[in-house]
Amino acid sequence: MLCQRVQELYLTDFIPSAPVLITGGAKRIGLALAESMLEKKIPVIVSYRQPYPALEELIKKGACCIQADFSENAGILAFAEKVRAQTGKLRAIIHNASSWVAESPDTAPQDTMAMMLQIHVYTPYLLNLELEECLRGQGTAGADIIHITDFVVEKGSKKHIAYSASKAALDNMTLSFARKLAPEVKVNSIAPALILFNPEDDASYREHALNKSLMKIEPGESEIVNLVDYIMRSKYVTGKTLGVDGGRRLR
Ligand SMILES: NC(=O)C1=CN([C@@H]2O[C@H](COP(=O)(O)OP(=O)(O)OC[C@H]3O[C@@H](n4cnc5c(N)ncnc54)[C@H](OP(=O)(O)O)[C@@H]3O)[C@@H](O)[C@H]2O)C=CC1
Ligand SMILES: Nc1nc2c(c(=O)[nH]1)N=C([C@H](O)[C@@H](O)CO)CN2
Repeated sequence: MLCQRVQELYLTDFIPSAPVLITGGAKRIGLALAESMLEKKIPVIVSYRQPYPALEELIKKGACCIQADFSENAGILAFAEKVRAQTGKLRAIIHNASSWVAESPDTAPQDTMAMMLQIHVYTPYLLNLELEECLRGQGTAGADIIHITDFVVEKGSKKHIAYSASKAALDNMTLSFARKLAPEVKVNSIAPALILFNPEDDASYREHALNKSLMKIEPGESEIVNLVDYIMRSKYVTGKTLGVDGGRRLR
């Protein structure tokens, strides 16, 4: 088995929790989420597309890392099959995998929209349906689905139209899956604004982005880690979008 250790740990009394599945867990926010779960002795299954250096450490810490490219539906379904082969139950699915693509003259708009829908709509939609039985059967509020969306769902984005629309669709699926899966599974969205810059972001962009919020900081991954922890501890919060945006809407 690819990740025997997850099975061994979960099937003994050493691990009190079923694994948490995090998509796009090899870098940045997804990696921080995986590391925080492992620190709490919660087993982790992560998807990764490119093999970043951090993967080695995750594997050493006991994570089950499965390579997956969600650009085609076959890749999504094959990944779901590999997850089912690793575990019969999941404590949570955190849909973190994402691509932040702006409209560009170099890419046909239909291709931009297709790419955005593929990663932000088809991937969470198919994985939620394919892994539903792994989430059920653990009691009331026994499992969570967390869709990571974006603050722009509530205001749009003139430079990331397809991205914003696809995240809005993901946000709406939170309502539908919350209705479908309650009370066994809670389903919530986390809607961040600026959390973490990208290395290529220059000083001028960074200053402009910081000034968009009241708090004017780049808060870092811990804001998402802490909110995921809160959601997973709750027995009551479901169907909600929880913003992490530094007061963006009040600027
Ligand atoms: N960073 C921020 O400030 C903000 C982040 N968010 C949201 O938070 C979440 C995490 O953000 P962040 O850590 O910056 O995300 P990144 O864009 O840095 O990473 C997302 C991950 O998703 C993976 N991914 C993208 N497309 C695919 C695909 N087709 N198949 C498989 N994997 C794929 C990437 O893999 P690879 O690198 O190999 O391509 C990467 O590991 C995202 O949903 C994002 O939209 C929202 C607002 C602000
Ligand atoms: N998949 C990603 N989505 C987003 C990112 C990112 O790096 N990857 N970054 C942002 C910005 O931080 C934006 O919120 C502020 O400029 C949005 N989404």
